[in-house]
Amino acid sequence: MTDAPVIGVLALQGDVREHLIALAAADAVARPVRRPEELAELDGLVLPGGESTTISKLAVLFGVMEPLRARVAAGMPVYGTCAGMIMLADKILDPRSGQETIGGIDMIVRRNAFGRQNESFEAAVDVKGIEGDPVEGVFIRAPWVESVGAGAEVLAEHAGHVVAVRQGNVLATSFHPELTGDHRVHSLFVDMVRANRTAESL
Ligand SMILES: NC(=O)CC[C@H](N)C(=O)O
Repeated sequence: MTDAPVIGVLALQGDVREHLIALAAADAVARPVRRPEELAELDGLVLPGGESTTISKLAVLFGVMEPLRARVAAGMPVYGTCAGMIMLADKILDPRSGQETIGGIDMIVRRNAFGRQNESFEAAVDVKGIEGDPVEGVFIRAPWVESVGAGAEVLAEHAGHVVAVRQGNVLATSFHPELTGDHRVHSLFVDMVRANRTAESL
């Protein structure tokens, strides 16, 4: 497809490859990015799961933290899974020392809220905007959203906790759709990117 949107996956640490595959399956041109100048060419960006403290430190080290904040503030669509969700929270309840976020969603997240690695689990999650069967949510040392501000829309909950949120062009899930082979959440994001590109060209 010639008009496919170009979507980067921040490739500092985490499950970059799985997102590249899921985005390609959702008809985007997907590429790993880690340098500030690479951000300029993107229609959208995914922040993978991994370790948010490591991603935060590497983003500062690679000089992309400020450029990322600027692009998100300027309206570039971004989707974060798990550690990526933490990176998109305006506030972390329990940050490690020196841990920073890009921000973009008026919410407070709690890291590792669903437990440790060996307490990882899968659960069916109903996500607003996704038709058909519930999404298979893979939760790995997942955060939950402790509270959301007025501007943020809750898209899904699990066990009484918010696990998917959207605010404008910023989307975040506690779980990992990139690990399931079900590309509907990535398709939802690609649609957000397409809509934003159309709006910008008007
Ligand atoms: N699977 C994940 O992305 C885990 C997130 C991790 N607990 C963090 O704080 O970044």
